[in-house]
Amino acid sequence: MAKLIVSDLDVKSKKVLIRVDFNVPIKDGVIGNDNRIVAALPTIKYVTENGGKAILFSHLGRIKSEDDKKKLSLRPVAERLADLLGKPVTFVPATRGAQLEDAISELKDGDVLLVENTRFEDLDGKKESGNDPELGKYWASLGDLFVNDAFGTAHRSHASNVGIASNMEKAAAGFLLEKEIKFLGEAVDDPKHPFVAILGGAKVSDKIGVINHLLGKADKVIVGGGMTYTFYAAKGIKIGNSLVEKDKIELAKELLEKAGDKLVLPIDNVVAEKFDNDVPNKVVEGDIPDGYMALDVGPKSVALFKDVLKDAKTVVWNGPMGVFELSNYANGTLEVGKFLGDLKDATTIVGGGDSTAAVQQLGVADKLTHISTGGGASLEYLEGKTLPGIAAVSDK
Ligand SMILES: Nc1ncnc2c1ncn2[C@@H]1O[C@H](COP(=O)(O)OP(=O)(O)O)[C@@H](O)[C@H]1O
Ligand SMILES: O=C(OP(=O)(O)O)[C@H](O)COP(=O)(O)O
Ligand SMILES: [Mg+2]
Repeated sequence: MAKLIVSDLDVKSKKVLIRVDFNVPIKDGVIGNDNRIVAALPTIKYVTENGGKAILFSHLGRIKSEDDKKKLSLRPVAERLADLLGKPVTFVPATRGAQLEDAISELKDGDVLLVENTRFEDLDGKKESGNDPELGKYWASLGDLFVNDAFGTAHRSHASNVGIASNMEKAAAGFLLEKEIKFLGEAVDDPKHPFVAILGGAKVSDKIGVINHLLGKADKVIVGGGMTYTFYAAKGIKIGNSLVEKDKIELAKELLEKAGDKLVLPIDNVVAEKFDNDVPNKVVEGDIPDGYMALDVGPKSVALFKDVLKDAKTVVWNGPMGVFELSNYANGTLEVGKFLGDLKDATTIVGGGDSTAAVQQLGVADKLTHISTGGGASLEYLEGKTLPGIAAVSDK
């Protein structure tokens, strides 16, 4: 059944709570890529242009200590949003309490307010990411209507998406959520073959399980980026200080056994002694030497990946092939991105906050068929899972 959409709501003079995914790459308070903010603009503008008061919620990064709170405030995002909207955005540096409630009561029709990083609540017993019932109820009490537009977070059951929705009479989807579901559904319900999936990035424990499903659906699964070295460990290849998820080595062994030659791993890597652009690096085949970490896939791996990809008619890609944020380790991601852009008659889909940043930063985004704001979310959607953030939206 079709979902209720924000445009089905009468938002005039209403306090409209909107869950967005503003989990953008950010370093020292500087936003690396604003694609996720841009992608949320249609819903925010719809609400404000129709006389609603937009009250925005998002997480940013993962909050495990007080120190993380200093690095991961949403204030810079509020400033960028104000620039993009061309109007002021009230930023509230709190996730609850009088300061937030007063700021909301002062909003006029058409105003926009951004609440501080919802995961600040995680320091107190994972209240946001554990979907604490009291927190969802409290946030819901701050508004009249709820719109979920956070596709990138749809695979999470948080107080700010599922929690708020379950305390409102109805919850609507925003335009971004609607667009993502439509596109991903059409592209992968019956994908044209050869279908190649590419999985990289750093969220190994979150995403390695998806490979099991992808093996059943794709003709080849290319693994690169930080995902690689847990598989290397499973194969007995030395990994030095490379990223590894020890708890997932057994799973990696099972996947390797099941996959046979369907799973394609890098054969060489760019390694360095530090996670740093200003130290020497070198390309090594096979074992990563002690004291070194692998930060990009090497040229022979790129050639191998291109050979696997050359006839593909559908490609789904999540997770950069290396630490593309540092120029010395961007080549693998750049080469794969360029190659996808030049594929003939192929549907090429890239998903993820960082993967999107990578293809935009490296200038190859325009030649791809679809850029999805969700990494983990698009993978789980493709897996056919019911995403809690989507399930929480009401039917029409
Ligand atoms: N070899 C590697 N070692 C450590 N981190 C890596 C490696 N390769 C890629 N990464 C990191 O993975 C991050 C993105 O991972 P992830 O969040 O899973 O992707 P996405 O946001 O596209 O879904 C990037 O910040 C990138 O630097
Ligand atoms: O950036 C996100 O996912 P992605 O890195 O898979 O694209 C989402 O905002 C979810 O973040 P989370 O993986 O910390 O829950
Ligand atoms: Mg990411």
